[in-house]
Amino acid sequence: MVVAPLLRSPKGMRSMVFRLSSKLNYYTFPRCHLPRQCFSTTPTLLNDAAALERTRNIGIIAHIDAGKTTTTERMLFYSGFTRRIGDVDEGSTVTDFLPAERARGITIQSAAITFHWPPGEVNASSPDQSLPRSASPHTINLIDTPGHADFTFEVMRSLRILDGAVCILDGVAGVEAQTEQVWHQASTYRIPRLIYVNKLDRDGAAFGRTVREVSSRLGVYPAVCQIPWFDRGNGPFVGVADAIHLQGLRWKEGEDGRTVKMVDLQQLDAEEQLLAQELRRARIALVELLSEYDDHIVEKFFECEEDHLAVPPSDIVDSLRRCTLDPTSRIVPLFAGASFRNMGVQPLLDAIVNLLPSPPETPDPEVSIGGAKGGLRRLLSGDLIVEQNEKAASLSKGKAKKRLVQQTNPKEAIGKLQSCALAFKVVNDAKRGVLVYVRVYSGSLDRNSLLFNTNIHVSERAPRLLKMYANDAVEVDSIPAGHIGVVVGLKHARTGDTLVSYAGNKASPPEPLTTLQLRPIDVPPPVFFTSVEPHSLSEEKRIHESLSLLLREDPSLHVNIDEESGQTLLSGMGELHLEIARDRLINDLKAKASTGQIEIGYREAALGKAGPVTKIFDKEIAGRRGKAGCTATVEPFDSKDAESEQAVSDEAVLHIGSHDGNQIVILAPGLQVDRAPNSDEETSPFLPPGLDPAMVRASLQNGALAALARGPQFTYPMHNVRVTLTLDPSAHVFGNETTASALSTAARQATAAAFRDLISGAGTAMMEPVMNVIISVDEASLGSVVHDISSSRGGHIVSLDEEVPLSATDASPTSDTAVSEDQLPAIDPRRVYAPPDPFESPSVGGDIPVATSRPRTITAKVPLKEMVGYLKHLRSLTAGRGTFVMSVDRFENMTAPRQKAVLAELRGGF
Ligand SMILES: Nc1nc2c(ncn2[C@@H]2O[C@H](COP(=O)(O)OP(=O)(O)OP(=O)(O)O)[C@@H](O)[C@H]2O)c(=O)[nH]1
Repeated sequence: MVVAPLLRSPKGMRSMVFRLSSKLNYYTFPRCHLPRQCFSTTPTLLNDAAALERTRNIGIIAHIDAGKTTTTERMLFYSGFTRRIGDVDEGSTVTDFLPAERARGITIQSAAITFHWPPGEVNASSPDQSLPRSASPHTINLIDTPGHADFTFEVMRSLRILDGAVCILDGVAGVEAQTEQVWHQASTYRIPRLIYVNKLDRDGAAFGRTVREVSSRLGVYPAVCQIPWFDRGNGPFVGVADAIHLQGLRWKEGEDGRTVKMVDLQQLDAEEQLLAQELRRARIALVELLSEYDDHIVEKFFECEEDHLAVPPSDIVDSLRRCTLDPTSRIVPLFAGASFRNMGVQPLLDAIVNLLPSPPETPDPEVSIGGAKGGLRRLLSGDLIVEQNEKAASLSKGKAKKRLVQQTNPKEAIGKLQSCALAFKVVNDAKRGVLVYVRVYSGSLDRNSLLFNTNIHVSERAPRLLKMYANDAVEVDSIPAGHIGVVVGLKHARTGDTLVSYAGNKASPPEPLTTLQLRPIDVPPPVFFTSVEPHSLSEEKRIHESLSLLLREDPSLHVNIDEESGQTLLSGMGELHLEIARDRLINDLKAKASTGQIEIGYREAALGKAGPVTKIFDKEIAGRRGKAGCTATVEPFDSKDAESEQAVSDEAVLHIGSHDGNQIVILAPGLQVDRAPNSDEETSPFLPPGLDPAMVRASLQNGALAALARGPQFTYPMHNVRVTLTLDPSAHVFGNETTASALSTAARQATAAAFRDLISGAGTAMMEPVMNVIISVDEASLGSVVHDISSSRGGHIVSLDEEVPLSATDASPTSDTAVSEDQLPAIDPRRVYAPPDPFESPSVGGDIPVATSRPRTITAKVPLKEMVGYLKHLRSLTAGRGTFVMSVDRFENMTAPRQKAVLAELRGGF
């Protein structure tokens, strides 16, 4: 760890490590600024297992403003990647490269950057076991995740491709609500983490208090590897004392941080006696903590005659690594620094290399395929598909699965898989066009290979591959498993799509590969919307192109065109989310359009059943006669209610699908769908040439979706509704006149008519988004905040100081294998080692006093409308200290008086 800067330096320097005992040493971190090309990776090199072992795919997670960007900029500087340190406040950082980000000083978009630590060429030779990992260059792929609550989905999207993460805490604010939320999301994906307590140079920084908060609020044991060094006990922050190597690291104020003064324990005894004493306590606590989980360190401890200080640093590093990688250990290594002052970043980089896992050391990535779920490695080894066969054969229901077993040999198909990658980010780059960031999970994604997108069932070639260095790039021939890279030239791939390449030259891979999906995540429903008006009719096309690009980049945005008003509506997850999208559209993509006010996206619910209503559409469209019919029934539907889910009989079902909380069921009795052997093609003797069952399915579904977008009474989209469409070939199909668009229009008209029938029948109600809100406050403000939520905002307090529930986006397939944190016993912060903060009395282990102003967590359900502008109010109730995060819990029917009040307010303007 901290010793590593010396160990990885030229041989002559190496011996210095062992001569540190008696005098001061200065060490200058590598100055070399390698030309970009030297990072260029060749496929042969990266395919090597040793080179993969020297790769870290990591992310930085934290609360907004904790210092992610500042820390990243220092990492890039010390690794030789940049020549000067970027400054968030000046808007000159490398990672925040969207104009909107630079202007706001916040990170909106995850940018993936590759650099090497320590600097130098990564080679594939076997590692020297006697040296720490940080002695040789490693490839670090760093994903910068956004910190704002509006970007939770973006955080989730980034998290699922990480092998490890650094959680940055603000040493003044401690553990904040957003940190808790992201922390628990990272636990869902079982991501090993390090904690870095930043901003220790600021007035009011409280390292000890933050360490205790880590245990009480994040539910883990902090392994304190460094303690802050305040000059003469309570002077300015000047460096850190390293409990692993028993030495002090001191940085000089005002320098760029490359030169570090290393002070051994004896010297510290002479110069900073209190710090030296505390460092000994920290070392004892560290060895004790590791001993509780790791037998190897217990053995070493006995070998060292039970002297905590005599245990060799390399054994401590190995033990920390084992504990960090073992999700059951609950131990998280913790480091200290002040990135802005250029203090603490290089040891953190060493820790990333030494303690976080390489791609092969991570848990098996979750996949779903043909109705089965499990690990990708298990799938490739044949285990998973065997299970699927047995499961599918025993199922009496589910036509797709039956077909799969009858017509394909899954094992043979899996053998044809050449590579499998997840498109985790789509970015429109002004110079290079649309860049699709991918994480490759198996095989090797090669240039020019045909990629099948299993989400949208489209094949595209990958003409160019890149390794990205923020907004700089190097061309490569392939991206091997475990690596992150960019595919340029894809026209359809969206963020979150799974891409597979396969042997053979067919347009699509053999089944069930067409259904293989990596770590799918649920997109939460949008709760705010705004209208987008083109400045002129001629602009309309370009604006829709720009909008579809925005949607490829960010699938948590939605675009709807209101059929009746012709208005384009853009919806998203939060006010800031939409503001940024608006900025992107108008300022970055130069769309000539204006946007309306940002409004809450209410929904409309059916209070009973309506229909069946049959509509026959018969009209000339674009010079061609179109005639088709369809029958629609609408009724309430609850996706969370299993009974409601299963109420559809299997007979004559052509399609069942869920769409934003609604269900569309398509019945086609008597259509007689035939499927050719070894082919996906379906036919029916009752359909005219040019129309097949797949087109019927898509047209009817599109018609229903268009009708669902506008409720009959309040014009908001319908929610929690089941639309059942019935196509009777003898009554609704009229030979060649029945086209796809005629079917779609018939379906839309029949569904909309059934909705209108609701008004005179069972009725409809407005629904509003209710948020799951987690508020962090101190003890003194608890009462007033709780009172405000429950009496003034119509909220419902769910709990105080409970584990933070996971957000809606966490309903990913990994959750069944995730570490269940709720079931783990709470950690008593008094049993956790934390050094005293300046002006606090010295303390260790059991003597640590609990912080006087205990942080409290309020969990509540509150209508979104009452949360608009809440931050300002919370700040005034809590003397500026309160923070909160929220995610959509559900849409709820409004009571008649509330509906009346909201409508009156809407008419008067929002
Ligand atoms: N005093 C002090 N200020 C710091 C330190 N690190 C970051 N800051 C300041 O804190 C503010 C936020 O830093 P950023 O690096 O933008 O934080 P971030 O976590 O990337 O924020 P988002 O991108 O908005 O999520 C900036 O004004 C930084 O200059 C530090 O170590 N000490």
